[in-house]
Amino acid sequence: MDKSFDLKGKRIFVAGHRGMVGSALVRRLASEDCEILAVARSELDLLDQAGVRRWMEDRRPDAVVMAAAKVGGILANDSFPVDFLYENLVVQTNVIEAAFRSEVQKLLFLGSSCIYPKLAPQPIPEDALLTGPLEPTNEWYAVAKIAGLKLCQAYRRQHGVNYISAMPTNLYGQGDNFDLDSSHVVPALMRKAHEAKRAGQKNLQVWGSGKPMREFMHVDDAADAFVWLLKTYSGDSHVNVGSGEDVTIAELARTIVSVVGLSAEIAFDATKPDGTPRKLMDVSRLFATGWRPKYALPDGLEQTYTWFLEHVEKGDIRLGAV
Ligand SMILES: NC(=O)C1=CN([C@@H]2O[C@H](COP(=O)(O)OP(=O)(O)OC[C@H]3O[C@@H](n4cnc5c(N)ncnc54)[C@H](OP(=O)(O)O)[C@@H]3O)[C@@H](O)[C@H]2O)C=CC1
Ligand SMILES: C[C@H]1O[C@H](OP(=O)(O)OP(=O)(O)OC[C@H]2O[C@@H](n3cnc4c(=O)[nH]c(N)nc43)[C@H](O)[C@@H]2O)[C@@H](O)[C@@H](O)C1=O
Repeated sequence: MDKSFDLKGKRIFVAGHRGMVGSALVRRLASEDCEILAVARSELDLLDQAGVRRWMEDRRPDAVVMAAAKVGGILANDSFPVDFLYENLVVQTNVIEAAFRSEVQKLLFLGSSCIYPKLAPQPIPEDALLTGPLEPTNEWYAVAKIAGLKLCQAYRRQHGVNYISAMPTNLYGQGDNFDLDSSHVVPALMRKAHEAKRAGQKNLQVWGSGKPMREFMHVDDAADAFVWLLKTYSGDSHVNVGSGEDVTIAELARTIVSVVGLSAEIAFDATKPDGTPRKLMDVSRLFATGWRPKYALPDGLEQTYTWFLEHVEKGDIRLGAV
């Protein structure tokens, strides 16, 4: 199989183009000589198999990046197991199957670092998949993501198509979800610190013990890695996409407090779950291709907070019920 995929003149369907990752992909692909295809959920619900087949047959993209999914932080994952399992299984299966029917040449499926066992060796190599029990707070989402990467692998093996999968680490950046009930830790702490500063509060509530470790990556770095893999990677195994560095949640909270300019004590809320103790991925396979991220965590957080301030003023940010 030819290893490279030239984007020049190609029609690329970015599924989930309004999400944090999808919108970063649209920004990144704008500098490639390709045509971006996108469709709003109001026009095409990816849960609708017949609709997805029709849309794909009508538009006939050359490549697909699957950035549409039911996504949320630790509490949302733990609270809505059906939504995270059912919706992800269905939307990803619909898109991958319709892509195959419409002879899509290349497809990139996005999974997550939560596919790996809760107590996987650190840093986690790609071959740690399916070697142990999953983290209970997100096993439903993880099972769906494992099924997605396995479906791509199955299409490769049975039909010889170039469908690949990337497993991103915890992502953050512009376009993130800042709804405290469903967000991940970075947007949650950034919003809480911002609101505490405005209200003159003297403490910041951080869920759990502050001891879990997480690896973070700015979404523009992630989008760059995904386009790089789309163009250059055609292997059978999934590829970890991370920065190769992790921090404790307490360290993350201190950095966010400093970026926001809040003067406050950090208070840990032990009634909330810690989740997996650590999930630093082994990124040697990705780094061996020559690719590297550009953002250090404090710089990425600064960029995100600048974006947050600009957009919170305009009111075009995902805040949930306020
Ligand atoms: N954020 C993170 O930290 C990480 C994300 N990932 C993966 O990256 C991908 C993108 O995540 P992210 O951008 O953060 O998530 P977002 O929630 O920001 O974006 C998800 C997108 O999927 C769309 N979508 C979901 N369900 C449907 C549906 N039934 N029909 C049509 N569109 C749908 C949403 O549409 P709408 O705008 O209408 O809601 C939204 O645009 C996902 O596969 C996720 O699992 C992996 C690891 C970490
Ligand atoms: C990307 C990944 O994201 C999810 O897993 P997670 O890494 O556990 O996600 P998280 O960002 O929500 O939390 C990270 C850590 O941070 C702590 N934490 C502190 N204070 C807040 C807080 O205020 N909000 C949140 N959400 N977490 C907080 C929290 O208790 C936990 O220890 C998966 O479900 C799944 O979606 C997935 O693949």
